[in-house]
Amino acid sequence: MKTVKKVLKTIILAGGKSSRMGEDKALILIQGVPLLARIATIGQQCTSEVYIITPWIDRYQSFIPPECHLIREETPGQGPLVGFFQALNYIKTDWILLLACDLPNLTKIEVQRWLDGLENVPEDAIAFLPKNSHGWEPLCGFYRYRCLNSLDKFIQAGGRSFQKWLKEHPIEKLIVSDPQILLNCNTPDDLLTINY
Ligand SMILES: Nc1nc2c(ncn2[C@@H]2O[C@H](COP(=O)(O)OP(=O)(O)OP(=O)(O)O)[C@@H](O)[C@H]2O)c(=O)[nH]1
Ligand SMILES: [Mg+2]
Repeated sequence: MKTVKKVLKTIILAGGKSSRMGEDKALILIQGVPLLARIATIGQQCTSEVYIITPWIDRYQSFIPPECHLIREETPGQGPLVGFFQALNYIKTDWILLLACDLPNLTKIEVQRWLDGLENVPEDAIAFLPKNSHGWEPLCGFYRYRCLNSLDKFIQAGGRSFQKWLKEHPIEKLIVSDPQILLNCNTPDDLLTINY
């Protein structure tokens, strides 16, 4: 695990509109801790550095763990794929752990378990992601840095869908111990179902 951690950095996406929740999801308190701070701490525990991409640096910098980097999004509101691409331009490491900020059930123990599988991902796979009945779970898993070129071309051609971009590439399936780990809290009702 230690070897993998050195070649792995985290990108957290925190530039969504939270329109279904009706309030900024990054600020929702889980056991007294803002959700974004919780995810950033997991990133710090499991990887060597954490980068948060958002248009709202002033809103978040007082509570995120020190040493986390905040990247100001150049063209806000273009969606998660563009946010990921912009953040990827700031870091260069073999693997990137990409996380949404709305994953209240994610734990350090689970991510550390995933790291053990990272070393066995086939060379041709550009990502190591969980899968559900609708397709890949793109915002809670690992990407190889070399996906940058293909992502650049896809976005330049007007692409904005993670699912469509991922369909163009071999992806390795990541097995999650419990599907509830990946719960996205998108709505107030989702918040009632979380594990705390
Ligand atoms: N940096 C960045 N992050 C984004 C952007 N759009 C969505 N995200 C993040 O991507 C993750 C998943 O977002 P969603 O839950 O699908 O959408 P959302 O915009 O946050 O919420 P809704 O308005 O309810 O769809 C969250 O962590 C969002 O903060 C974007 O344009 N830029
Ligand atoms: Mg979501």
